[in-house]
Amino acid sequence: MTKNYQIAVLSGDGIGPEVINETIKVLDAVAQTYVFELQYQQALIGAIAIDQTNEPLPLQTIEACKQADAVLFGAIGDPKYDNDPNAAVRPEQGLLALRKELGLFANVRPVKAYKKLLDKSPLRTEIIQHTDLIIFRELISGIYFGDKKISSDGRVATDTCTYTQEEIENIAHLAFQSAVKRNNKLTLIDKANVLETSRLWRRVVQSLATQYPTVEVDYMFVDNAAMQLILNPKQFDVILTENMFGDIISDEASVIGGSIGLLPSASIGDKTALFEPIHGSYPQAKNKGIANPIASILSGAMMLDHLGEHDAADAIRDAVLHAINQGILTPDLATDTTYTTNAVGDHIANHVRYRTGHRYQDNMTHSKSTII
Ligand SMILES: NC(=O)C1=CN([C@@H]2O[C@H](COP(=O)(O)OP(=O)(O)OC[C@H]3O[C@@H](n4cnc5c(N)ncnc54)[C@H](O)[C@@H]3O)[C@@H](O)[C@H]2O)C=CC1
Ligand SMILES: CC(C)CC(=O)C(=O)O
Ligand SMILES: [Mg+2]
Repeated sequence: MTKNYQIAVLSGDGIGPEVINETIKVLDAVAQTYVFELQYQQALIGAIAIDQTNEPLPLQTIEACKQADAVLFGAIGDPKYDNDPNAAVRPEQGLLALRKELGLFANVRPVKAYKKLLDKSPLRTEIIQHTDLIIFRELISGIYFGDKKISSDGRVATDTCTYTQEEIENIAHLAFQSAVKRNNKLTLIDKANVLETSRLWRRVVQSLATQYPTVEVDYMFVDNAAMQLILNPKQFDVILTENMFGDIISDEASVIGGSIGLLPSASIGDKTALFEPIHGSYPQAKNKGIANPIASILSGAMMLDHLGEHDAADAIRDAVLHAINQGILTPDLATDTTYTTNAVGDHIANHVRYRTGHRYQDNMTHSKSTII
């Protein structure tokens, strides 16, 4: 019997719908080729959800996610909220609440330098080439989720950072397991010289390390790590860190690959998982056809891995590599000719079909693709 997966699709705001369209195009191509079915249920989140329902995360969206085998997420955020610090309801609240509601405690962000794109990074080739690291970012605790306060006169604001031993253990185990499968090296990034929460992270990680004797563990303060990441990224294999540090250093790490538009992620919980590019809604690019869809498409590949469709996931990664090697790239990475979001998605979907000889007619010339 053909396997059938239910996917909740939360396209969100800005470039979210555009990159998700390309991802679905590519997922449909691999599903056809590797003979499984994907059924999508669209649901609202973010600014568009506020516009339509007054809530950034409607109940129906939570239900759709809970009933699905996996969640595909685009991006949320809109300048009308970014530029209004007094807005009581914000699109980002929808994403944070969804992560919490689904218990997505670990956000996994792989970072690599593609050979063909080495000259797209402002960092020197000899620094970045062969970089291949993975960031495990805690996703449902820390300062993003702690108590927030503003004094009645509006002059004093407080955000609280709290971590429990259990929260740290949950993600640390995943990071250690990943290190064992990779190169047995794990770096905990924290600010243990200042923060009590960071000292708890160190104690917990030191204690868990005895269960993973092959893994070499080192500890780095986040300010130094921010520098080391671009001075010598090859020293890292698995990075484990808390929520806000992980958010910041992963955007920084995207500079190694040449564009944040390349970096996918998986947000893992005990019951479900959500797959999203690490970038935001890039509102300046909305509907211009310039957003790079690869981060979202590679998030789709991570979703297929999660569903056990490893060959299909590999086929997507192969096709992405082909697009990169052929220079079928959006303006953030293109050299001479730039391609639209849609054209990059077409190329990747067509390559999947071409590789398996499945009803592919276009012989990879992209004559029908829009070139901008
Ligand atoms: N997971 C999410 O949905 C996230 C949402 N946001 C929200 O997104 C909105 C914009 O935030 P920003 O700080 O500007 O971050 P952003 O990630 O949306 O954009 C920052 C810069 O990254 C580049 N970029 C991002 N995505 C790209 C893509 N697919 N292709 C090519 N270049 C790309 C662009 O140069 C852009 O100016 C805000 O409302 C913010 O709250 C920000 C980060 C994550
Ligand atoms: C927009 C925030 C809720 C989060 C963020 O920047 C991220 O998860 O990368
Ligand atoms: Mg971020």
